[in-house]
Amino acid sequence: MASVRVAVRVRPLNTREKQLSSKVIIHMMGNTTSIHKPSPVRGDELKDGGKTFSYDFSYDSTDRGSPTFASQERIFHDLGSDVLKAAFDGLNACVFAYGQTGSGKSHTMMGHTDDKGLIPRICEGLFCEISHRSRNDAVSFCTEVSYLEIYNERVQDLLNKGTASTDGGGLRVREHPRDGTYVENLSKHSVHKHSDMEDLIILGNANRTTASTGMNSSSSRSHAIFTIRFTQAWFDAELPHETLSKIHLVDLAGSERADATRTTGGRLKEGANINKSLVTLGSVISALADLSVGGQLTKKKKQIFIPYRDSVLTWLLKDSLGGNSITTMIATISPADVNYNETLSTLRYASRAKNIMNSPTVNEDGSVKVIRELQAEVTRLRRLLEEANQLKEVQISLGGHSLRLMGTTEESILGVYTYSQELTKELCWAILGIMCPGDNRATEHPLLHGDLMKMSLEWQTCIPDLLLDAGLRVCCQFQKSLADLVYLLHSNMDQEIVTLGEVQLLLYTSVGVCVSSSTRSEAQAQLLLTETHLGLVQEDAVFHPAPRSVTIEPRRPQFHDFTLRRRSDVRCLLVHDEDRRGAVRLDVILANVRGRGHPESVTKGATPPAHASNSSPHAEVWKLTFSCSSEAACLINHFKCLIKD
Ligand SMILES: Nc1ncnc2c1ncn2[C@@H]1O[C@H](COP(=O)(O)OP(=O)(O)OP(=O)(O)O)[C@@H](O)[C@H]1O
Repeated sequence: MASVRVAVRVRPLNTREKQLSSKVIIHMMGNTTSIHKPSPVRGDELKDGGKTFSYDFSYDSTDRGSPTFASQERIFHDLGSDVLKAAFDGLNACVFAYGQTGSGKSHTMMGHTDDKGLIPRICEGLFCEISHRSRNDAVSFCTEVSYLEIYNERVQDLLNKGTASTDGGGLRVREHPRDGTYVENLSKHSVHKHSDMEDLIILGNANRTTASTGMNSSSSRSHAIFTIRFTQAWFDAELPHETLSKIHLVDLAGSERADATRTTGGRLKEGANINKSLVTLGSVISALADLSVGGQLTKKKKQIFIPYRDSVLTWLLKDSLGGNSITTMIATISPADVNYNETLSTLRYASRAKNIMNSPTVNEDGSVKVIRELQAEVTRLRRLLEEANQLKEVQISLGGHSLRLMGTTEESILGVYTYSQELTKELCWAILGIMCPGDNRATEHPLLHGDLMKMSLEWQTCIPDLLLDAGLRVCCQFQKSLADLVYLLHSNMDQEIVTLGEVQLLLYTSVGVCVSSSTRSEAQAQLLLTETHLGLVQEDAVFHPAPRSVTIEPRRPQFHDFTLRRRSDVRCLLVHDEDRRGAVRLDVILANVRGRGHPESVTKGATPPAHASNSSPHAEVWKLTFSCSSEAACLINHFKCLIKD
């Protein structure tokens, strides 16, 4: 919210006032303006305490030689530069000059060639700033100008006199649901340089209705609105931005009393219409001022009606009065005692306007805003999709235990290994159920409903990858894992086995291994059975997230403990009863080979997986738990000859 800024400017005594030996009754100090009632006794004016008003600015322009003289330059510096700032900030701005006829409105707004007013200075400042910013910023600017007058409540185009409607009733004022009031068929002129703007100002001023009144030899008989539509377009972070600022610079016609200006006939009718607009402007200002008292909205807010549509002027300036604009009112006054009543009325009018609260907001082009919002949405959705492609964290609870799997990048691989293929499948279903809810294709896939053990032993097995929603890929790594294991196995086998091709895998599965002397009880290991050897391999982890950088190869499982024994070392198998969960335990009793100096028990870690702690000192026992009886049966079958009742 921003209140309307109000400035008061007093002009020098004019010739007529001097001829009447008028006294100066206006005094300014700082931001205050005082007016003293003329006294019938000469020299007694100042004995009246007078009335003092305070405004945002009080400009004393009565005496050029005075150190406090307010020049056109100073007024532009104080008021015009804020209009330029608003324009470049994408805000609407409005400056209107209000005052008695001949009080200096046109002088302040337009001025003369050798003493330019606000409008030409704002235009000059705008192009100066555009050329400065064009050098430094990648912004494009578009400036359009229109200039109209409201004469006898009719709108005329000052830049194209021929556009008035055929019935001579002037241009129509209409209201757009989003853009607000506008004048139909009003010409808009694209301006590319300051001199173009100057030409348009000269043309418009020449077309303006003026007449000579008793108060002013060249009195503006109409309200004139000079409008600059200023658009800026640029890209920020590859997203388009566009702001539009509307700047209304308004020179109101003066209200005059018939007796003071000796107007008659047509001039009198004009006066009535001028007054109609100004009276409505006064009512609008009063109603808006009532809406806010000391910046606080009154409780009666809803009952207050703002009569914008009662005059063309207030209807067109609706946004500038209590709406979306940074608005400044300049009240111009005469210093002379003969104008006491008019001047006091102006000062009161101006004082009331101080209470109007506006709510300026940046005007973004609607379609560009939509494009930018859509682009931002696309970026957001893309990021979501990328995130969906990454496994971040999955938590699964099984029988009170929870398993936490974490990955960081799209390259992440979640390897699921358990000692039971049933448990592995259950886990995979649970994970996929979380990540791709409702997608039943995974349950049909051979990996999740076939016999994993059989598939893993088939060197030729070719299981197609399954691509699920959210970019999740289900695939098997059997061949890669087996190749690793077989190389490992081979390098630790007896020297008699010379080629890798002769290593024939008979069983490859996960088992629980009881390591009685280790802190790691119930460790998991991969069990390998070849025609010649039996091996237990422990990996460092079950899940290996790939490193963030794609240039580094994803980390492969590392094999910890590796224990290899010849099949011929197996003395017997002890088969225990299935437990409640259907798990089967087998004790593999091996010949004690310690001290034999044989490299068969090669351990990358320190501890062999099992010790014959409860059997013969010459024997070694591997206590293996198969979660699935079919896998246990597979091992038993291969050692049939060794099984004893
Ligand atoms: N601050 C000022 N310094 C010097 N001369 C001024 C000043 N203000 C006004 N004048 C002179 O006073 C005369 C009347 O001023 P101006 O035409 O600006 O009044 P106005 O308020 O626009 O009147 P109207 O409502 O009749 O159009 C002009 O000759 C103008 O040059």
